[in-house]
Amino acid sequence: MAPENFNPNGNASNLPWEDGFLDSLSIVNSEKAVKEVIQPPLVEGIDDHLVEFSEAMRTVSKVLRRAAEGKASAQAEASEWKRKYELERERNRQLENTELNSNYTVEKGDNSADHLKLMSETDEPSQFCNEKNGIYSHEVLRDREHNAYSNVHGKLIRKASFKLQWYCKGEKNDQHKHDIVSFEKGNITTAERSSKQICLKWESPPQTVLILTKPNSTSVKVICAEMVRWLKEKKLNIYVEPRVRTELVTESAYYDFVQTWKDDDGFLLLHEKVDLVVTLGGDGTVLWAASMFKGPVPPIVPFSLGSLGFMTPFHSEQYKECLKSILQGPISITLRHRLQCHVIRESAKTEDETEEPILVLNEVTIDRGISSFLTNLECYCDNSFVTCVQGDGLILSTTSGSTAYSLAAGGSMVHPQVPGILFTPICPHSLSFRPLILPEYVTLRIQVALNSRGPAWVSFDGKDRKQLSQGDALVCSMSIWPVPTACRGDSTNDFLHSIHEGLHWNLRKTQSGDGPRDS
Ligand SMILES: NC(=O)c1ccc[n+]([C@@H]2O[C@H](COP(=O)([O-])OP(=O)(O)OC[C@H]3O[C@@H](n4cnc5c(N)ncnc54)[C@H](O)[C@@H]3O)[C@@H](O)[C@H]2O)c1
Ligand SMILES: Nc1ncnc2c1ncn2[C@@H]1O[C@H](COP(=O)(O)OP(=O)(O)OP(=O)(O)O)[C@@H](O)[C@H]1O
Repeated sequence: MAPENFNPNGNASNLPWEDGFLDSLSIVNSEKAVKEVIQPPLVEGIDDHLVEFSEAMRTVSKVLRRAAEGKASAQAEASEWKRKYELERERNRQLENTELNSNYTVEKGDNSADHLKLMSETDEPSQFCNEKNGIYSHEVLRDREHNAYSNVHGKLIRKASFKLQWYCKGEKNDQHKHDIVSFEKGNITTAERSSKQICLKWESPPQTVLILTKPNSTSVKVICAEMVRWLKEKKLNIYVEPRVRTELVTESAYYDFVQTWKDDDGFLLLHEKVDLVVTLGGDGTVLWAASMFKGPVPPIVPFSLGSLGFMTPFHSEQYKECLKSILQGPISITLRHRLQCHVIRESAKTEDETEEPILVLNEVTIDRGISSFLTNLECYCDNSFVTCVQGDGLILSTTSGSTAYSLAAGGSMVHPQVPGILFTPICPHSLSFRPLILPEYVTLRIQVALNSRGPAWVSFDGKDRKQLSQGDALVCSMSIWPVPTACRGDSTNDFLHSIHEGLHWNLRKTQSGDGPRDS
C-alpha cells in the first residue's frame, strides 16, 4: 500500500521516508508480525492453563525476532517507495517539459502518479504505443547525478552518464512505456507485461574500466595484460584487483599506471568511479563481479574464458572489436535481477543483530549440508504458508540462475529478463512437489522448523556457507539493484544461443521424411 502522503509532485523537504515514515512502517510491520505470534497461544495460555515460564520465554523471543523481521521488511518497503517516488518525480518533470513544448495536455488527479494521462489531439497513435491509452516516451533511468566527479591521480574525472531505453517490440524507435494497464470505456488492456530489450546509450564517453579476472589462469593473464595496454592507448583509466596489479607490475614496471584500491572504503566507492566492468573468465567470474557491488552495478562486459560461459557471450580473441563497439555504444543490455537475502537468527534480540543483507545473481540455496537428516524448512510467501520442504533442500533462484543449480534440480529454464523468483526443491521426499515460479514482488521467508532434526546450511551463489539453526530464517526479496550485462546480439538471442551451445538443449537428429506419412 502506498504511504498516505506519497506525492511525487510534492515538496522535496517533505519526503515520507525522511519524516518518520520508516519508523511508522516498521511499527506497523512489527505489530503485524507480533500479533501473528501473540494471538491465541499466549492469551489462552495465561487465561486457561497457567503457561510454563520457559514456554512464555520462547514466545517472547519469537515475538522479538518477528519484530526484527518487521523492521527489515519495512526498510526494504521504504527503499522501494523511495525508488518509485524518484522515478515518478523524474517522469513528472519530463511531462512538464513536454507540456511546455507541445500541444499535449496533462491531466493530473489526486496527486497520484497513477492518474497521469497524456492526451494528444493531433498525433496519430503509433502502431505499438498508443498515446491515447496513457502511454508516453521519455528517458526512464539515468545512472547518476550529472555533476558527479571523482578524483583519479589528481585529475577530476566525471563518470560517464548514460540512459537506458526500452525498445518497443524490437523497433529502435526511442519509444518506451510505463503504464502497465489502461482503462478505456471499462475495457482493461495491458500495454506492457515485462520490460523489452533494453538499450544503453552513452551520453558522455566512458573513461574508466574495471577489469576482473579469474585467478590462476595463464590464458586470462595474457589477455588481461594485452587488454590493459590496448585500453591505455585509448586513454582510458584502468582499475584491477590488488592481486592482479601486483601480477602486472611484477611482470613489467610499464603497468605502474594501473590503479587498484587499498581498503574497504576504496572498494565500496568503486561504482562511483567505474563506467564499465570487463570480466575475463567463466560464469563464476560474472558472479564474482556482481558480488563486488552491494548497490548499483556498472554495465558488465563478460568475455568468455571458461568452459560453459552461459552469461559470457563475448569472445576474448575479438576483444578489440567488441570493446570498440561497447565504448562507442549503443549497447543491448540484459538487466539481470538479483535476490536480496537476510539471515535472521532465532536468538536475535534486537534489529542490530540482523546480519548484513547478501545479494545473489544466481540463487540462494538452503540445504541439509553435512546433516544426515531430511531438511524441515517452513516456507512462507508474503506471510502465507507455502509448504514445508522435506528433502535435501530448497533453491530460491533468479531467472538468470534458472539455468544453473535450479536447472539441475529440475527447475524450468526462464529467460533472464522475466521478472520472477524460482522456488525449486532439491530431491524432495514427496511425489508431488513440483517447482514453482513466483512473481518478483513477493517476500519469501524460509525458516528451519523448531523441531527439525538437524540444522540447515545456506549458501549464496554457491559461496559463503552459513549454518541455520532451528528457528533461524532466511528472508528473501527482489533487490532494487540489478546487474546490467552487455549482450552480443540481444537478450533473447544470447539466451537461446547459450541454451543451444552451452546445454545442447533439445538436440535430436531430425526425422527424415523418407517413411510413412498421414494420407
Ligand atoms: N548441481 C549443480 O548443477 C550445481 C551445484 C552447485 C553449484 N552450482 C552452480 O554453480 C554456481 C556457482 O558457479 P561457480 O562458477 O562459482 O562454481 P563452479 O566453478 O563450481 O561452476 C559451476 C558451473 O555452473 C555454471 N553456471 C554458473 N552460473 C550459471 C548460470 N547462470 N547459467 C548456467 N550455468 C551457470 C558455470 O558455468 C559452471 O560450469 C552456483 O550459483 C550454482 O548455480 C550448480
Ligand atoms: N576475480 C576473482 N577473484 C576470486 N575468485 C574468483 C574471481 N573470478 C572468479 N573467481 C572464482 O573462480 C571460480 C572459477 O571461475 P569461473 O567460473 O569464471 O571459471 P571456470 O570455472 O573456468 O569457468 P566455467 O565455470 O565456465 O568452467 C569461481 O568459483 C569464481 O567464484
